Amino acid sequence: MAYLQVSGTKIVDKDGKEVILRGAGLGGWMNMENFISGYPGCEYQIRAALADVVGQDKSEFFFDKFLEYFFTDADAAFFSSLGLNCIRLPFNYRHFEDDMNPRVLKPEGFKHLDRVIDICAKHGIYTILDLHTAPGGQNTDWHADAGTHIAKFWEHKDFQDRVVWLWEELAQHYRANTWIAGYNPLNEPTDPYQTRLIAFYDRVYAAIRKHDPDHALFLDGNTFASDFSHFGDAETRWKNTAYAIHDYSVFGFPAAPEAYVGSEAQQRRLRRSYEKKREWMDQRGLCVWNGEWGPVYARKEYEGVATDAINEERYKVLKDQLEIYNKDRLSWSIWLYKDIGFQGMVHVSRDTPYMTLFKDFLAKKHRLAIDAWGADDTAVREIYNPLIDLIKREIKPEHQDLYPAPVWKLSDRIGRLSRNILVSEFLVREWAEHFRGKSTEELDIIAKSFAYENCLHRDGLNKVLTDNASLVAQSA
Ligand SMILES: O[C@@H]1[C@@H](O)[C@H](O[C@@H]2CO[C@@H](O[C@@H]3CO[C@@H](O)[C@H](O)[C@H]3O)[C@H](O)[C@H]2O)OC[C@H]1O
Repeated sequence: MAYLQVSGTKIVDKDGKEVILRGAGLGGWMNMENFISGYPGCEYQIRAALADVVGQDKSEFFFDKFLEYFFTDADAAFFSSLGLNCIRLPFNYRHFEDDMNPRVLKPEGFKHLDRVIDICAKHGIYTILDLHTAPGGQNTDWHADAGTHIAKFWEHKDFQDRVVWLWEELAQHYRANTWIAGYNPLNEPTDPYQTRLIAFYDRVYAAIRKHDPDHALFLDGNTFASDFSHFGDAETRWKNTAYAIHDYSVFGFPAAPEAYVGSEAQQRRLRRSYEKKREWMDQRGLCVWNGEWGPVYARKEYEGVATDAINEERYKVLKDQLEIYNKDRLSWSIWLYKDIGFQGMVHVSRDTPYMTLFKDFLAKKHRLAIDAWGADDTAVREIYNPLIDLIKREIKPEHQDLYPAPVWKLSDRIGRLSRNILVSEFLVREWAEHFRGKSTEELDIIAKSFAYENCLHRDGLNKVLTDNASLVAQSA
């Protein structure tokens, strides 16, 4: 088999035949996330807390089992049965390098990544390797696993050197693997000055190409993969490269300005927001990949009788987005394959040991809206509103919109910082205490909750994806 290549606006195989990559991201796995994997705060915090409570060995055992069960042959078989052909694999740099031992490769980091790439290949599924976290944090959000909203990655050359080093190691390891569709060197950068991102991409491009001239690169735009306005003529230096947008629509979230009915005006808004993100590529005839998109869903335990109606509305957003993408023959990767019930194509059943153990805790997390992304903050809004009002009153309007505005509005910033970082931090230990006294066997059983056989399918979502896959196959 030969490598996939980027050719103009398309991804093609060795015969130059177009390959449209359609699939999902394996978020919450080698980069665990609060709302996906079901804990508060950041991965590095819960790993440290669990080691404090059950000891280093048992903690490592639990996380290793979690990684093993989270994706197995059964997941790949199900995924390919839907007609999908690509999985984006987000991973945390900490699997490969220790902050206290920088630039020393941890070979054990490859254990699960290699395993899943091979399982996917066996089922005819391409993979895209996505570095979802970088030392210091490449963006302002929780999924960069930095524990802060200041993206220090852009301010410390040494953090950037380490990522360049890591990609050299990864490129050497994976250079011969043709089932890897390509490398996505940095998820959702937020560089407030814009220019440091381009300089970094120049460096990482050269470093990867030194060892691997063949794999395609998928480069995210700035500001959560939404903004290429400062890329200038950089594409002239980067061969075999596609450009990644993340096309989340506000209509897919509880914060939607109105119910989505698919009106002409709403469809225009969907299209406009998508087209704006890909403008730079379209002006230059470059290949676009939508590396993340997709609504979140209501849950019976929280949204009660309104659940089904809300979700039907979200499936409509999904369908309308796909219709836009299909006209452009766009390659995409929906967020998310598996989680505990908010967004995933499959989700851990509520009667599994993990969900039972954390039932009350998860309800409390939801009440406090500490997973700020996509959260309904109605129950706690009155707590934070006075702070928002204070800033609006005391700070000059021209100083209120701090980067990453306009993606983050003032109220988003306060919500995210106060709930996602501050309040969450207080809950980390409480999460870990649930494991106190558990034996190795019990930890294994809890981790196994994430195995495919213990998951339910989100049928509405999967049906839209399958219908779309056959529709596109017919039009190919
Ligand atoms: O790990 C993922 C992460 O990559 C992803 O990041 C968020 C993407 O969306 C950003 O906000 C959206 C910007 O566009 C508006 O139209 C949407 O309404 C916003 O949601 C957000 O700031 C990023 O953190 O999100 C999910 C994570 O699991």
